[in-house]
This record gives sequence, C-alpha cells and structure tokens, in this order.
Amino acid sequence: MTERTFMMIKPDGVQRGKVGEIIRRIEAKGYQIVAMKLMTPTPALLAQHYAEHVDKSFYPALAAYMTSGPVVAMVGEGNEIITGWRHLMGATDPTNALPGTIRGDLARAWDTAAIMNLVHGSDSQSAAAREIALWFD
Ligand SMILES: Nc1ncnc2c1ncn2[C@@H]1O[C@H](COP(=O)(O)OP(=O)(O)OP(=O)(O)O)[C@@H](O)[C@H]1O
Repeated sequence: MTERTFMMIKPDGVQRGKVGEIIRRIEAKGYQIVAMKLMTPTPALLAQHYAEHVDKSFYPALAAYMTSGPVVAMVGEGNEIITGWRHLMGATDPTNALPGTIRGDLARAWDTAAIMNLVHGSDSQSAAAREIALWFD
C-alpha cells in the first residue's frame, strides 16, 4: 500500500555531512521525497514531537542534541514506507544496528547521554499523520 511517513536527518547527520549519503539510500530504495526542508527545531516543537519521552530521564539530553543545529525534515512516499524506512534506519542504538543499515554503517556509540543515531522515522500510520502535520503545517 502506498503511504507517507515523516523522515528526519538529525543534527549529527547534518553536522557530519551525511545528508547526501542518507538521501541517496532513500532514493536507491525507490522512495519518493515529496517534501523537504532544513530547519533547527525549537524546544516547543521538539517537546510535541517527542511527547512520549518528555518525562524520561534522558529527555534533557535528547532535547539538547535535537536542538543543537539544523535537521532535514522530509515527507517520504512509497509502498510500505513506514516499515521499510525503519528497516533502512536500523536499530535505535547504533551499536546494535546491523551493517547495511544507515545507523549500522554510519553511526557509532557516542559517549553522550542522548543516543545520537542520525535519523528518525515514524513508527506507525497514526504517528506518521501526527508528525507530518506537526512539522509541515
Ligand atoms: N535510553 C536512551 N538514552 C538516551 N537517548 C535515548 C534513549 N532512548 C532513546 N533515545 C533517543 O531518543 C530517540 C527516540 O527514542 P525512540 O525509542 O522513539 O527510538 P526510535 O524510534 O528508534 O528513534 P526515533 O524516534 O528518533 O526514530 C532515539 O532515537 C534516541 O536518539
């Protein structure tokens, strides 16, 4: 089923010059990028995006990481893209992410309180709808 998802290249991806490589992998898979913008998230936007995490002990570190610089916010479209993009990303913790995935190939464990893992993708259809509306008015 053709569907849309919210995809993001996080600040470490932009700062480390991985934008081209990540977009190359999205396009190599055959997914379409139907919206894209470079922006630095505000703390308020981030708290809405990560509403499920705001009360967690790592949230201050996550917020500092995610507002540290520009991100590339994208809407992707393709068959089963929500699940497929999460497979392309790999496991949340780069140490556990398999080779062949973006996190497995390009990220490593960082000695910081927030897991820096280059990319984000919505984990369900309801999350995709909510996140696309949040990031693209
Ligand atoms: N225990 C933790 N300690 C530090 N940072 C964490 C921890 N768990 C998650 N994070 C950070 O918060 C983000 C959101 O966590 P979540 O569990 O939703 O992971 P995810 O779905 O793989 O990642 P994302 O939502 O960014 O795609 C992670 O990508 C990571 O940057």
